[in-house]
Amino acid sequence: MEGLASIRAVPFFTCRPKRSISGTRPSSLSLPSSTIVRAQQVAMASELEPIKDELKIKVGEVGLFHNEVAAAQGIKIRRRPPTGSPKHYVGPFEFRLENEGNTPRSILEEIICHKDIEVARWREKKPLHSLLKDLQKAPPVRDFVGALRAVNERTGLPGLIAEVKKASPSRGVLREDFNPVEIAQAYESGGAACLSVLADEKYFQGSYENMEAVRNAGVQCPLLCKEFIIDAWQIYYARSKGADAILLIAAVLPDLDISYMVKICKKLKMATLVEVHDEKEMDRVLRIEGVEFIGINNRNLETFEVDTSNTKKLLEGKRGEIIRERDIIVVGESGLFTPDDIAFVQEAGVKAVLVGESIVKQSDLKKGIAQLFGRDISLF
Ligand SMILES: O=P(O)(O)OC[C@@H](O)[C@@H](O)c1c[nH]c2ccccc12
Repeated sequence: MEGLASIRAVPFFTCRPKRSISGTRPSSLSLPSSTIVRAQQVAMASELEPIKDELKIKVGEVGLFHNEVAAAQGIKIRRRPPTGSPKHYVGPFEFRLENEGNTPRSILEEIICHKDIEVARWREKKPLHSLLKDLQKAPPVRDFVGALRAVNERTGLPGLIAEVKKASPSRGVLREDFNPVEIAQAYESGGAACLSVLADEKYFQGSYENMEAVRNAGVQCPLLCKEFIIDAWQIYYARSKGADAILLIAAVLPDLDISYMVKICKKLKMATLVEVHDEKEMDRVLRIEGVEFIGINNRNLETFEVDTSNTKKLLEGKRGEIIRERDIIVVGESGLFTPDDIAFVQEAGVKAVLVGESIVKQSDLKKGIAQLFGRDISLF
C-alpha cells in the first residue's frame, strides 16, 4: 500500500507545493526599482511565513472538524486521519495506542485520504475559475436517468449501466487488453442504456481521460463518472470531460455535502447517483431534498463483502413505499452475474442495474451482456 506510506510520510497540510518568492538582497544604493520591489517581496515573504504556517494549521483543523461532523452522522470514513494521537504516559514511558493516529482503518478510508491529497493538487494546478471556463467547451449533457427509464419502460427489464472498469482493489486486474473506447462501443451495441467509466487511477486504473475518449469517440450512451467525489471541483472537472452523471457515496459524504453537490449537478443538468449500502445511509439520503436517483451497493466498500440480498433488504417496507411515492429510480449495484441475479434485484424493485466484473471479463462483451440477461437485449 504505497499510497498509505506517502500519506504517513507527508502530513496533508504540508503536501501543497511551496511557492518560493525569489529575489536578491539589495547590495548598493543605486539599485534598479525591480530589484527593490523583489527585495521587498522577500522581506514580506519571510514576514508572511508564520501566517502561512498558521493557515496550514487552520486548513488541517477544518479537515479534522469535517471528520467530527461526519462522525456525528454515523460516517466512519475519515477524510484526514489525525496526524498523530495524543501520547499516553505511564510512569516514565510514553507511547501511542496501536492504530490510533494516521493509519487508514479500511481500504475505503485509504482511498478517500489519498483522494483528498490528489484533489488538493489538482485544484492548485487548475483553479476553479479556470475550470469553469472549460465548461463552456464541454459537450452537451445527456439525460442519464431518462435513458434508464426509457429502456425500463420499453423492455420491462432493468436498464443496464455497463461499467468500463479495468481493475479494482478487491478483484485486481479484470481485463488485460483494456481499450476503454472499444469496450464502450461493444457495450453500446450490446444494448447498454448507459455507461459508467472508472476515473480513479490509483486503485481502479481508470482515468477522466478514458471517459473523455469514450465521449469523443461518439458513443451515444450517457456517461457516469465513477469517481470518489469529495469536492465540488471534481464535479466540474467531470462535466468538462463529458460526464452526464456523477456518483456520490453516502458512506463518505455528510448530508450537507450531498445536498450541496446535488444542487450543483442540478445547475449543470447532470444526474446524481447517490450510493448507499445500509439502512442508516438510505434513511439519511431519503431525508435529503432533491435526491431522485439512488444506488444500492451490494458490496461493502470497507470489507468488500458482496451480498445481493442487500438490495432487497433496503427496499422493503416503508423505505420502498417512500421510493415508489417519489418515483425515485433505484439502481442495483455490484455482484450481479446471472439472469437470476438480475431477476432477483428487479423483483426487489430496481429499475436499473450497474454491472462491471461479470461483463468486462468476457472476451466477447456483447455476448457477456446477453448471458447476464439470459437474452440479447440489443434486439429490444
Ligand atoms: O464489478 P461489479 O461487482 O459488477 O460492480 C460494479 C459497480 O457496482 C462497482 O464498481 C461500484 C459500485 N460502487 C462503487 C464505488 C466506487 C467504486 C466502484 C463501485
